[in-house]
Amino acid sequence: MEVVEAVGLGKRFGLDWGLRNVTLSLSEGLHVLMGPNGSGKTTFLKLVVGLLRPTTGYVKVFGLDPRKDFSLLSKKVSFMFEGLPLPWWMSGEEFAELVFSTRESSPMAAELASSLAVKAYWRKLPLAYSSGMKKRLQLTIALGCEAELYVLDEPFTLLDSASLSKVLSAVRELSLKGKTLLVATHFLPEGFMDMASSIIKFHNGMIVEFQRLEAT
Ligand SMILES: Nc1ncnc2c1ncn2[C@@H]1O[C@H](COP(=O)(O)OP(=O)(O)OP(=O)(O)O)[C@@H](O)[C@H]1O
Repeated sequence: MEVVEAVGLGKRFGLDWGLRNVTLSLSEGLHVLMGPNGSGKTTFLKLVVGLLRPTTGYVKVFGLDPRKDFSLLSKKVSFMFEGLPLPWWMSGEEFAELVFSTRESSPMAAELASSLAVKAYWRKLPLAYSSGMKKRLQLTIALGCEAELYVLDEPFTLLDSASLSKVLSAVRELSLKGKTLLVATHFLPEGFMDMASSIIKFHNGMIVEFQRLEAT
């Protein structure tokens, strides 16, 4: 079964289309979404995880509707969007505990909390975090959930080089385990594209190029 299947998928915001008539099938693997600012990558990913409702067409994930079957899919899909805020009234640790009380955590959660040094600050409220600290916590939670599909919007920005290399190792580990990853990024860290199964290029809310690659 395809992991993601979109047919005629579109999203309009007021008079403007954020995504237009996307038809695409993605099987297991690491898929890299690229394209200029405002080209529709985040909109596509939000439709895939059910954070947005399509205006036209549909998207299915593991054969299910991300909005109607949200609770079934929430066990199979983990995601991270740069713009989604952390709850300001909870410490990072409390938030992680809340997520992992409803989602199964993998050993990677503890590994990342330690290797990204998240434990050094996660007793504080997110207001006290730098952008990179927020990112490290969000990645620990998103990559630390057991899932079949990981949707990551700009996972590599704001990280120092040591953190970036730990996150790349985590992505490689998930990829080697046969998990599917959809990663929107402007930045291609060294070694990242070696793992990729495809590059999907967006422009003006449309897919303008789909390139299959041989992962090395
Ligand atoms: N909530 C929203 N309300 C109105 N317009 C939106 C909204 N979200 C996205 N858009 C518009 O949809 C288009 C696609 O935006 P999107 O965030 O998907 O682009 P992107 O490729 O992820 O960009 P970036 O590389 O800057 O993250 C843009 O024109 C944007 O202004």
